[in-house]
Order: sequence, then C-alpha cells, then structure tokens
Amino acid sequence: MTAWDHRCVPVTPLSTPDRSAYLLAARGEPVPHTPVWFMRQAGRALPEYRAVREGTTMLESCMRPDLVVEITLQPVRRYGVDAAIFFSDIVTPLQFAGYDIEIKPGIGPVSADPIRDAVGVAAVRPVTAADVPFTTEAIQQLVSELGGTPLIGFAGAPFTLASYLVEGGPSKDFAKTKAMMHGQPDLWHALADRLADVAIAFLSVQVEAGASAIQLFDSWAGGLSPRDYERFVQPHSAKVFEAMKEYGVPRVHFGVNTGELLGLMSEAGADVVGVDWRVPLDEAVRRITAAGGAPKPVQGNLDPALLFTGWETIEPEIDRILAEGKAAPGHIFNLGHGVPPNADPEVLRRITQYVQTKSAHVPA
Ligand SMILES: Cc1c2[nH]c(c1CCC(=O)O)Cc1[nH]c(c(CCC(=O)O)c1C)Cc1[nH]c(c(CCC(=O)O)c1C)Cc1[nH]c(c(C)c1CCC(=O)O)C2
Repeated sequence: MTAWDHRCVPVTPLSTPDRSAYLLAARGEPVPHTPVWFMRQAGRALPEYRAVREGTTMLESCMRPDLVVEITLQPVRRYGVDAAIFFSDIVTPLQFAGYDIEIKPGIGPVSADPIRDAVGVAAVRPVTAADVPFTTEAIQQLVSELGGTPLIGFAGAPFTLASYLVEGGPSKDFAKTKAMMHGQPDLWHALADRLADVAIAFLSVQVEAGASAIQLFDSWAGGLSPRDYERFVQPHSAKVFEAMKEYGVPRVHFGVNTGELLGLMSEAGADVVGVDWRVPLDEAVRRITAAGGAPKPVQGNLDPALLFTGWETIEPEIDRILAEGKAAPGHIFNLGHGVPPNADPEVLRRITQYVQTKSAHVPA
C-alpha cells in the first residue's frame, strides 16, 4: 500500500542501511557485492576537501556540523563507496576530557603537556553527550542525507590515544608509554581505563545519533608484543567493546602491523577484524580462529603504497584480495591503512567500481 502525506505526494519509505552490503558483510550474511570503503577516505586527497577546509584548523572543523556533514559526504559522492565514516579525529574527544591537544598538519596530534604522573591522569575527566552537541547534530543530519548508505562511527582505542598523551606526539618506539606500563602499571591502568571511558562516551553519542557500526582504531597496537598487549591493553579495549554490545551494531577493530595480535584483537570483542596489508586475509582468518574462536568477517587489505603504481599492478592485487577474503564469513574491502594525502582520487574511484562490479553476485 502506498502512504500519502498531507500534500498528496506518495511517501516512499526512507531507505535504511539495514540491508546495505556493508552491514550484511559485517554480520556475515550473503551480500549483493563485496562492500568497499577506505579508511581516511575524507581528506587531503580530495580537492573539494582542501577547498572547504581552507582557513579552519582540523579540530575546529570537527566541531562545525556544516563542515562535518559536507566532508563526510564528499568521498561518498565522488567514489560511490558503500559506507561513510563520520569526519572527526581520534583525538577530538580528548579536548572535552580536559586535555589540551592540537593536530599539526604533516605531523599529527601533539601536546605541550604530556601525561606522566597521577596528577596528569586525574585530569582526564569523563566526556558526555552534553560536551559534544555538534557531534549529535552532524550525525543526525548525515544519517538522514545518507539514506541507505551506512555511517560508521569511530573512536581511538585506549592504547593509541594514550600513546599520544604520554609521548606528547607521534612516536616510533612508544618508549615513554611502555615505561609507564612496566614501571607504573597502576598509573597506566588508571589512564587506559579513563581513555576507555572517553571512547565509550564518544562511540555511544555517535550510535545514539544514528551511526550503523563502530570502528575502534588501535592504529599503533602493532608496536606491542602479544604479551604486553594482552596484559596492558586488551582488557581496556575489551571494556569498550563490551559497553558497546548493547547497541547491537557491528563492532570493528583495526590496527596496523598487528599480524601477531589478530587473535587477541579479535578476542577483545570485535565482530569484524581489520587487517593491514602484511597478512593475507585467509591467513588472518586462520590466526583469528587459532585459539578456537569462530571465524569472523574481515576488513582490508590493499597496500596503500600500491595506489601509486599502475592499474596493471592494482587489478590483480584486488582479485587476489577478493579471493582470499572468501575464507571469511564476510569481507569488507578496504586499504590496509588510511588513504595517503597525495593519492589520486581517480584511482580510488576506479578501485571502488572494480570491487563492486567484479564481486557482484549475478542472479542465475
Ligand atoms: C592515528 C589516527 C589519527 N586519526 C585517526 C587515526 C586512526 C586511523 C589511522 O591509523 O590512520 C582517525 C581519523 N582521522 C580522520 C578520520 C576521518 C574519517 C575518515 O577516515 O575519512 C579518522 C577515522 C581525519 C583526519 N585526521 C587528520 C587529518 C588531516 C588533517 C588535515 O586535513 O588538516 C584528517 C583528514 C590529522 C591526523 N590525525 C591523526 C594523524 C596521524 C593525522 C595526520 C597528520 C597529518 O599528516 O597531517 C591521528
């Protein structure tokens, strides 16, 4: 039956993302085609992004719903990807947790006041929805504009956030963070616990405003041994996944260089495991199930460096990844890490179309 509104216009039921390829794959259900999106799909690779960002700092733009909506939609329009990711940053909520941090272009998040002691840890206060009304506003508007395309919400995992706070900026060896873990374990656990609460609060705001899935970025967890990860990090990320369980949205867990940690990161409570380019997806499935766990959907894993080669290199790599992804109950195509700022948008558009067409299920 057709419903009519008061202007006598037929009301088509709003399409929802529930049966979208992304959500079907994340739930391990049959898909019309392998869904594809790109981590950091919004950003400097797009000329339209550089144009709207002019004169605004990264953190300022994350607090302006008009900019957040526009920037989030840009890659959906240009590439036709199967999911949008909310435009923000993993460090955005830290400002509302009482922490002074800025994002320096070409460097990353930096702080002049790193956390090294109990006073610093105690200053990290809880974040609530009332601190981030612009996030709620931007997500509600995005969800209505996106229609059937799902919106992914995200947060930084306790370890990756802590690494910026303790080091004071990006780090290669995480020496000060590891020194805190091993030398002052109680202080470390107190900090990681507060950061888990920050992640839970930020993710909850996003899901309550309408995000269809969440991704926890523990980008730098690969710097840890499995032993340290299990002891110092996994319980805190597990707290985040456990708290998000009640919402019933797929929970994705991703980090770079995490080949040795895939089983532990899966066990932390992920429904979908993100894999970088170092481990083939079928091998990732073996590692996820090695400790006796059930196979899970995976996300990945084209090497972003290959974006700068020719299509004759990229196409067979995509074919290989699609074939290896069949070992999992669901596969979401992505890069193994974020889109580099100097990537060619035309290559990303071609990859999107190729994955969607090549993997399409043709009815008999
Ligand atoms: C580690 C990390 C950060 N931020 C993020 C992570 C985890 C993902 C990963 O591993 O890459 C997550 C992130 N950051 C951003 C998004 C937006 C959504 C998307 O993926 O499109 C997401 C999901 C926007 C951003 N975050 C940032 C930019 C670039 C800033 C700009 O355009 O001025 C964008 C679009 C800044 C940022 N923020 C961070 C870094 C290292 C940088 C790069 C600094 C630089 O090279 O200039 C910290």
